[in-house]
Amino acid sequence: MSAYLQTRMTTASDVSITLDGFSRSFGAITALDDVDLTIDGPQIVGVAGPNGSGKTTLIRCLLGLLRPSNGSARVNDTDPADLRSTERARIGYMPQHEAVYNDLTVRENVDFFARLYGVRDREAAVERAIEFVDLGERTDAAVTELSGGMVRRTSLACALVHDPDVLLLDEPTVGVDPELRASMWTSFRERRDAGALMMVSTHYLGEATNCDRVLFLRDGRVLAFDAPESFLDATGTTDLEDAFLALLDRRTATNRDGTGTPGADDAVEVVR
Ligand SMILES: Nc1ncnc2c1ncn2[C@@H]1O[C@H](COP(=O)(O)OP(=O)(O)OP(=O)(O)O)[C@@H](O)[C@H]1O
Repeated sequence: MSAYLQTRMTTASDVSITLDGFSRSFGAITALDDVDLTIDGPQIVGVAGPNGSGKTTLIRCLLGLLRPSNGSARVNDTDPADLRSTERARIGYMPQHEAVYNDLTVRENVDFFARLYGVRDREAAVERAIEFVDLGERTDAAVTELSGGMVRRTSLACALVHDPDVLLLDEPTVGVDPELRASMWTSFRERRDAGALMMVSTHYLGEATNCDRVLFLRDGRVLAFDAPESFLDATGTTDLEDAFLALLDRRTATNRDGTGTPGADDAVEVVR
């Protein structure tokens, strides 16, 4: 484990995310529809689902950037709209589209975010975050000189320079090559082991196996929420893509028989 994480090992983590009957609409579009969710303690939760299923909306709601149309959300037991700056500093956010400055170097970008959060011992924190994403050799390169994967890693360093224990990462591995993706997931697991709760949205269902639990969304509704291996066992499939399709079939069949929700015979509990 890196020195970075050794310095932040927590003894008891009180990280949590809950949603209760949470819905969010944009005009006629219901982006999130009556979502109930309880996530307690350090873990990696993958958020998967087709385009437009509500992944980004979920993350933006948890940040307090969007208010619910109905229901409520809590992050570390506080409504995201009521988070004070100290509580907000416990949360790290990596947006889907890079939020780094092209004309600044890697170090300058990460330092900028460290300043925003009022990080103490800033220089060391910036170095640690850059080391964590393995960009030590490109510290002084301008963002315009970096590859796409390196830009994603810079963005990740900006999201965690203030040492948050709740990380909301919107498609952090998109456009990143397989080798780098594997090393990012190793880093995520290290952070989880150091006490962080991470919510990671992804299009790559295959990489959701790196998560402790996977939240499958479809049309803004929770299709299922369980451990990856439980999905495979319950659907008799060997990869999550097939499991997701099997769940979709099952849901469609259940809807056809008029019950609207899976019955008691369904092997996968829809929401735990
Ligand atoms: N600001 C907005 N105004 C209007 N509609 C929105 C807005 N944000 C999201 N939506 C709609 O809400 C739905 C969910 O969008 P969201 O971006 O959360 O999906 P997603 O699962 O993250 O999609 P993708 O995988 O394509 O990133 C979509 O139908 C989208 O068009």
